Amino acid sequence: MTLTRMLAGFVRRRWRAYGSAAVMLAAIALLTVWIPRQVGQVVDGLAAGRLQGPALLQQLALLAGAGLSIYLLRVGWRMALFAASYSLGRELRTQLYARLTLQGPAFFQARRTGDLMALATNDIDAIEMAAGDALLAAFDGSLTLLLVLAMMTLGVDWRLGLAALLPFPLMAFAFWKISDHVHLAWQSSLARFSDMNQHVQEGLAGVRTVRALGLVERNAQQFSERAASAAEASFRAQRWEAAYEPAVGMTLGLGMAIALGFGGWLVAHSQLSIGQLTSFTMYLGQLIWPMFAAGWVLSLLERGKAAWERLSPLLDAPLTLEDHGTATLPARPAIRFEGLGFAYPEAATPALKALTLALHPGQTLGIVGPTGAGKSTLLRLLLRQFEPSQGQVLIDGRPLPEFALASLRTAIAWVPQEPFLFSASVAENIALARPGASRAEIEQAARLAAVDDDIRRLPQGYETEVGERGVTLSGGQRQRVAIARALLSEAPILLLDDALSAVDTGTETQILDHLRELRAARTERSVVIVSHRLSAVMEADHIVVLRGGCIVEQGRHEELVEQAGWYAQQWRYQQLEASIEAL
Ligand SMILES: Nc1ncnc2c1ncn2[C@@H]1O[C@H](COP(=O)(O)OP(=O)(O)OP(=O)(O)O)[C@@H](O)[C@H]1O
Repeated sequence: MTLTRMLAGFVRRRWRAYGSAAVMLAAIALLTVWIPRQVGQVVDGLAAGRLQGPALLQQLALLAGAGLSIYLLRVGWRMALFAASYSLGRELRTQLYARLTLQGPAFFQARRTGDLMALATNDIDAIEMAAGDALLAAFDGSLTLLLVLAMMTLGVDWRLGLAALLPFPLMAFAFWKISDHVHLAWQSSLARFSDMNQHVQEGLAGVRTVRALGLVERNAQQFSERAASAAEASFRAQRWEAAYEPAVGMTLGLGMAIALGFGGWLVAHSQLSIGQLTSFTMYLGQLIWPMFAAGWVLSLLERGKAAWERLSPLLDAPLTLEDHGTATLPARPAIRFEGLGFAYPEAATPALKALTLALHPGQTLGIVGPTGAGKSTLLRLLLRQFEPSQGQVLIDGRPLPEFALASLRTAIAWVPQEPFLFSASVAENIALARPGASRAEIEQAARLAAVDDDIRRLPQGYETEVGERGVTLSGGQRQRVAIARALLSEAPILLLDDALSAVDTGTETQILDHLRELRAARTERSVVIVSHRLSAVMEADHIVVLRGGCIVEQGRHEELVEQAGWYAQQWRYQQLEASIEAL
């Protein structure tokens, strides 16, 4: 859809606001053209000695009343029009945000956060201005132009009107030529602003790494280059826009010269009164606004168009994950990965190859293997963050897409390798999984995740703000807060993706014992533990060893240590490591 069509649809939906603004603008335009005519008559009346005393005062009062009405109407249209255009900004931002939240990781992998942020702010601002200022100026300018032209030609003298308008086609040609350059300059300005935004986003998110690597100066230099490049592109757009001004000035100047020369001749030959010539030159002066409005509208529309060209593909981008499923996950789901194959977009080799595996309700599955083996990928396919390229994931025999995504997400509690904490209190962060949870339930979950003591030691205990604006928790504390969050959710499937990597072995044992007790009490929960440390999976009902996206060993702990494979070797190595640490 083009910007024009989108705006036309919006104006139709908001016809009341735009309609009332148009009526007020039309009234202003009428009053504006009425004033010179009235002034002309007053001048002629004064020159002829006809206008004096109360009649003169009445005429002046009428002119003052017209001025005041123009002022009030201007306030009125602004309120009507800008309320509408800002609501377009709100609609587009809401639409963009809603669309982004429906997209899967494959979508975000192909885009930069800074770009998305720039689209939600800077680009939508540009579209908002096209819907507000540009539409206003286009309507007001055209109306004023028509009325002024009508008054000049029909109201004063058509010969003088046509003569004074002779230079105007030249200006139209200049505008047409300039607008292409303005469009390209705005396109580049928006793209460079995105680039600068991306740099700020990465620089701030990675500020510790930047400092640790001593890259502060280099980073600042790169930022300054990007800021300069964005400013330069905006300035280029302004430079092209600046070319409108001389075009308007020259056209009007020429028009005025013709009007005065030819008008003077008409007056000298008694074909025009001085009052009429005064009105005419005032009308010519009034053409300044429509002329500048045209330049301004072109610039705002070109900027809006450039922004819309960036935004609309995102709003129309097909969802990387379709959510057509309607089924709800059962309370005791049986999970089966069947012949599962998957390659990440742009990846040369598949992350998973024809993998078949089952997890019975209430069982614990351990997944181990060397780094890059595909362990996290397997969990991501169960979470339906990506669609498998081959095979399928089945829940109680039904393919995953048959289930509503919302049902799938609430049935799975997932603790990723690097959990995210929001800028909120620890209690709120834990309660995210179950917003109605009581403080006692939150604390119980924290105890099970072995993080209760740590939380109590924080400055405001459970009320301590964490995340970006709050205190910084250690990696192990963050992991345990995320585990508490997952345990509070009571989801029937719990996925721990290397979620204990930053806690010591003692705490790990404590948490796993709690999990086992929980399972013993409520057998319906299935648990998948991905871990590098084999001690985390040794109690699992079934363990698989992944390597290169395939299962290379599987069984219970006792069976696997008997085999002369990767598991047994790692087990010996990790035992040795533990005994050295214990010394
Ligand atoms: N988003 C991604 N885009 C492209 N390739 C990816 C992506 N995530 C992972 N990979 C690749 O897929 C393969 C499997 O990765 P995965 O994260 O599943 O391994 P893992 O066994 O969990 O590793 P680790 O133990 O180091 O966490 C790796 O080769 C990795 O480089």
